[in-house]
Amino acid sequence: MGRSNKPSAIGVGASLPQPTLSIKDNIIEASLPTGQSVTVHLYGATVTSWKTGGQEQLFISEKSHLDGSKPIRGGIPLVFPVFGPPPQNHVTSPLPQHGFARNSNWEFLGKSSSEAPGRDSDHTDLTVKLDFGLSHSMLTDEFRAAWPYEFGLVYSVTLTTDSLETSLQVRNEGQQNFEFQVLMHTYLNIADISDIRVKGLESKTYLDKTLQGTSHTESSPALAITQETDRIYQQLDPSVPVVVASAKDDQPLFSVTREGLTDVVVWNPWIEKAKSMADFGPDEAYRNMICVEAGSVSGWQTLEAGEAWEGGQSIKSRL
Ligand SMILES: O=P(O)(O)OC[C@H]1O[C@@H](O)[C@H](O)[C@@H](O)[C@@H]1O
Repeated sequence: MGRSNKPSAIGVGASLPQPTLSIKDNIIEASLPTGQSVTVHLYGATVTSWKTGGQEQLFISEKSHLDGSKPIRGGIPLVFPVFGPPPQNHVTSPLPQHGFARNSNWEFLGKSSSEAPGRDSDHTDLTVKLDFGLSHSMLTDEFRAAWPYEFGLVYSVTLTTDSLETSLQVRNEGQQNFEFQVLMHTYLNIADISDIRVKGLESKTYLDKTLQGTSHTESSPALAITQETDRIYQQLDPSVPVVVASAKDDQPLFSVTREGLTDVVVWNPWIEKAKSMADFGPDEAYRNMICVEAGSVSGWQTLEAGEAWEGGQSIKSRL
């Protein structure tokens, strides 16, 4: 991934303009002096916008609820502690699909900025990190009863000149072990679904949720999305990027690397499912999105009392 052609670096020695932060109506927005910005709703700690090169990189449905009445349809909803419909006879069974993190009110813990080496030795790039927290005591009564564990989550959203990074720390603050799944449900904004290919999945095993969860091996080095697609790719090397590339010139549009997250879900609802989702719109917007979702969802992470786990993703965009 190349860095932005825009003036994305700041000369060393000059007094550095600082990132800006605005907090209004439970929405946090941070911008870098070089123009990149990120917006996070405290509801779900959902990233709802990531702009670079003046362009929106994330898809958000026009019909998405933004009033806290339903999980946000687009951006990066955070899935925790269960992915999909909870299994039967499991401790997560009373929870809703994808758990409670995306439909809970998080707190903003603060912003920190740092300087990272720029693209050459004369330059320094600024980054800004926003931290969000959720703990057992902050959940609704209903969620607290449904998942009775003492936990602490810290979700960090880091904006750099050429990437957006999201990472989650999960702490077990109680006396009992607990199990969880986690997924960063990223909706990437694309011009048209027919113009992209998903790369980095060849020879990997996946469960196809559109075919009763059966197991298959990916044969394509560059997957075209031509129908409803809902696949859990498993046992990926997190350091090898999953790339959304242009079908026309093979140039990467997005590149997603992970840490501690070995599964990647590729999802596009296609025509009928898009129409059936009340909060998805316009109907044909399925053409303008591809979800590449970094997670740990095939099995369960077990966290012993007093222990912590961390995982995350870094998304680079062509711009
Ligand atoms: O409608 P929801 O709950 O946001 O889920 C959207 C999709 O999320 C994906 O991660 C799942 O693999 C799909 O099966 C699901 O349909």
